[in-house]
Amino acid sequence: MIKIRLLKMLTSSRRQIALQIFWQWLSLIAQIMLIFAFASIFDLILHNEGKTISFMSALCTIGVAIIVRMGCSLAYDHASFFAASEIKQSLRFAMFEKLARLGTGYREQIPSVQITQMLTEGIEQLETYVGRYLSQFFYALLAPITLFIILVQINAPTSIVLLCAVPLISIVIMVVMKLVTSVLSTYFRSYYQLGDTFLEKLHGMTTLKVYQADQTAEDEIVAESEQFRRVTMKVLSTQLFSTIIMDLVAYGGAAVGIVVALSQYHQAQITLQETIILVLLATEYFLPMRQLGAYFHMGMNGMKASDKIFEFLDLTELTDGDQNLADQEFTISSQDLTFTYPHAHQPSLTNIALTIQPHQLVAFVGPSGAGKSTLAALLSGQVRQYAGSLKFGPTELSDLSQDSLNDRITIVSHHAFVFKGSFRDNLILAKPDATDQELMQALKQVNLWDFCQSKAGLATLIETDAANLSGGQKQRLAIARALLTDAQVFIFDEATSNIDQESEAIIMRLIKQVAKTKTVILISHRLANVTDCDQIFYLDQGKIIESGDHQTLLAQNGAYTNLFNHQAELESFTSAKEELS
Ligand SMILES: Nc1ncnc2c1ncn2[C@@H]1O[C@H](COP(=O)(O)OP(=O)(O)OP(=O)(O)O)[C@@H](O)[C@H]1O
Repeated sequence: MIKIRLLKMLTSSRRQIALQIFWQWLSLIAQIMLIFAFASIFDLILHNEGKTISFMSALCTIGVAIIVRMGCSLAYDHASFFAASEIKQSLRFAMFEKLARLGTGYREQIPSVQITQMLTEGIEQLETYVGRYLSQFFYALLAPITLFIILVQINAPTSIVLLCAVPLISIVIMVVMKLVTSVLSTYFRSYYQLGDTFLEKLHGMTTLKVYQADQTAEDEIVAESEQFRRVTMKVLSTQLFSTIIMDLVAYGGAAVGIVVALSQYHQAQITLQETIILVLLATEYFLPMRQLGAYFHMGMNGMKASDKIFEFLDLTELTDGDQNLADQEFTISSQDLTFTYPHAHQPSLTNIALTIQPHQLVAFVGPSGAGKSTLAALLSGQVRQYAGSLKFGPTELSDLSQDSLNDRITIVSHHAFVFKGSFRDNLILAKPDATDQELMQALKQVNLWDFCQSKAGLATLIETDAANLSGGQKQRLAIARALLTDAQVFIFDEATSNIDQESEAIIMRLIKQVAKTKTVILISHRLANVTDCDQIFYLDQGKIIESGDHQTLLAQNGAYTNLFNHQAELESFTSAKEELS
């Protein structure tokens, strides 16, 4: 019922929770005073004792008690707000820090949509747990004891009966907890699953429309929504059922207490005034526990959400080293390099051995799924759990800090991200202190400056998802951004795929120019783009099966030659067709 790990994360919230308990307890004392005063007024009227002073002081007590209760209620809400906001802030902070530590490869472990759901609604669900439930848990223990200590002095049998009935509610809460736990697990699984599916279909809406598969996608979402609705109803009906049981126990217990009090009065064991006090305070024994039950349902959602958040916080992190790459140029070398993705059964790379000298233009080629992008991800430190050796200069990748790698190695992939904002905003990500002159020069290198100049120059706005740029322009902007870094190694992973021929030619010219002063690793499906490379590694099923320059590989007459000839045939066929039409 109490999440110790969550409690440990509360620091200043603990004080706020203690304050909440105090304000509730003070409010209870005020309530007791109020009822004592009310009973004494009743007694004064009944016995027709015209003691104006006693009457007035009882009325004053009632007034003070009401004011105190109002003040306590405000102070409680204030403390509750701050207790909840602190934990929400700490958890969000912990999650962002975790994301940063997981690094660029975080999506290998958890989908982005789940992180978004946890950061938003998941954390919001903790509001009731921390802001209400925790303090109520302690107050629900404190309140009956306080009442018992006071009321036992009036009448022991009634007080004992009332005190003994209170734990019945906690038994109900525990039984409900057992019932609800598995339902809530299904509820959250279903919730995250629905979020995943919805976002995926939304992203792929154009593709679904093209293949007229939107109806199937809609059916899938409808089926998952229906399952979510069912499990939500199950959670709600369990909560409603338990609320009814708790009410029965609370008011039933109070009724038993009242009956005992009345019988004590009947036996002349207590006065009428005392009977009134006992009757009016009987329900107060149960209300805190009853309220705990109500918060418990909402709090359970928070506890379940926190389980998911802690699962995320416990994900294995890529541990990078603490060494930095020296400023001078370095050779990249690997020996017996083998890599398997975390949940995969087969390695994606096996016994890779290569050496890349500074300023070389190197290509990784091969069929789809051969392991080219995985090798690029390893070379940029995005994935790290490898076997064998991968060295940058004399230093093993595992000993290198990610920051140092990011400074010296820049990767541009075919899905490079361009942000909403201006051209300047996107470019200065790579070099915050770049002058306008430098930014313009980078755009000129990729033949984008004329386009920008015809609009608003560096201030030209880019829409979400770069919707107002062509694929080629978007890619050229990503490359201009990469060129602004001071990296020694540039990796272009299919940087020219899915773009127009003009942009491809511009990018390829630029890549060859960059290779004169930097190390460039080029991944390309199109072998015509790699013929000038100093070294070409042909990968198949995670292994390098051929390597050498273009002429050497052609002379081997192996897989590279086959693919090259096949592509050349296709391209000459296509250009012949274009000439004819
Ligand atoms: N995140 C991942 N988890 C598990 N397996 C993966 C993951 N990413 C890739 N793989 C697997 O690793 C192998 C190599 O994939 P990789 O993307 O490196 O190939 P590739 O040569 O770059 O292919 P393509 O040219 O189609 O981009 C494939 O069998 C692929 O299924």
